[in-house]
Amino acid sequence: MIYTCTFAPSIDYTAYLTHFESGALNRSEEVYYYPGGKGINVSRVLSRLGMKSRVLGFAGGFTGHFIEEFLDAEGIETDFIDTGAITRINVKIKTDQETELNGPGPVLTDAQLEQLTEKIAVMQAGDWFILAGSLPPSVPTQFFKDLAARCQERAIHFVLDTSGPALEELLDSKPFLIKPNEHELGEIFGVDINTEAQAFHYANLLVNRGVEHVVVSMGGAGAIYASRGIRYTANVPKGKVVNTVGSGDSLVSGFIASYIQHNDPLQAFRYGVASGSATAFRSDLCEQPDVERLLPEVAVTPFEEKDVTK
Ligand SMILES: Nc1ncnc2c1ncn2[C@@H]1O[C@H](COP(=O)(O)OP(=O)(O)OP(=O)(O)O)[C@@H](O)[C@H]1O
Ligand SMILES: O=P(O)(O)OC[C@@]1(O)O[C@H](CO)[C@@H](O)[C@@H]1O
Repeated sequence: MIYTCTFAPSIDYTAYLTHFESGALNRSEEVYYYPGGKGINVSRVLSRLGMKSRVLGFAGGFTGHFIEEFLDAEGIETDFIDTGAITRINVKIKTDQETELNGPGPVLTDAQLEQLTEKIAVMQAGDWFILAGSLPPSVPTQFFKDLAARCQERAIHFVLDTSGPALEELLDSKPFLIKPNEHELGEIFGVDINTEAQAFHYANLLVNRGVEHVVVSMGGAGAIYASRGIRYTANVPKGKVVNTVGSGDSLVSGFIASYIQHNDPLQAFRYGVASGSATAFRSDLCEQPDVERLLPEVAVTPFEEKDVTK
């Protein structure tokens, strides 16, 4: 079974307008309400790619109900822990630029955290646990380390797509896959990453530390894949970018869906990139036919040492 876990879900209130002026009254032309939060996006895309998953996490209030009902209508199983508080609404403003205002995640009690631990206790060897999105600062890092350690002990594939201090601390739990963008990768090491060569350098440090598969997404500039002794780059397809929210999550879903079917990390990398772009080119998350259509445009190429000046 695939479990995604979102500590801080959201409703993504996505507003399209031609021009946005800070400090003025703006009127949007089109608005959408999507359930959001990275793990939830991963589950929604997995479902569109024909893979069943169960959504774990913390939600509450009328916004929590909206998220649960939306996912239910899409046939996605949810098992949220009730926070008793209104789940955040994240505002995404789309003009020729993308501006985001994300709310704070929930404040969780020890009893609520314990409920999550119990859900993880029933997972089996070979299951997938995808921890994605921001992790509330009020939750001690040791809690996440314990979750990761349980996955490691029980041969559960642990996929990590988060940022901030917890990401750095969880790397030693030898995740199966991590997918930072170049800024998140740079944050781990306190550096700026601007080139593929730099991205490979730091991705390799993570591989040497025990991460099995590292994918670094670099938006429209492509993506890189590193594993033990293996370094590949991928281009991204060309197209009109409509909404990149969830494109990184779609990459994760595409990778996992393909990996489960073919057990081939390079094929999974390519499918993941096509999935990310298929989401970037539409308002909501990608559908499988979009991914299949873009797939021939994605080429994965070995990265050669001579390319270090790239
Ligand atoms: N301009 C673009 N053109 C084509 N594909 C894109 C573009 N921007 C993003 N993508 C696709 O989405 C993937 C993930 O993008 P990005 O590096 O922005 O991830 P991210 O920062 O984790 O995204 P998010 O947090 O918004 O989900 C890219 O690897 C690519 O496949
Ligand atoms: O505040 P976080 O947890 O870092 O990110 C949350 C979020 O921006 O990420 C998703 C896109 O990846 C959105 O659905 C959601 O609003």
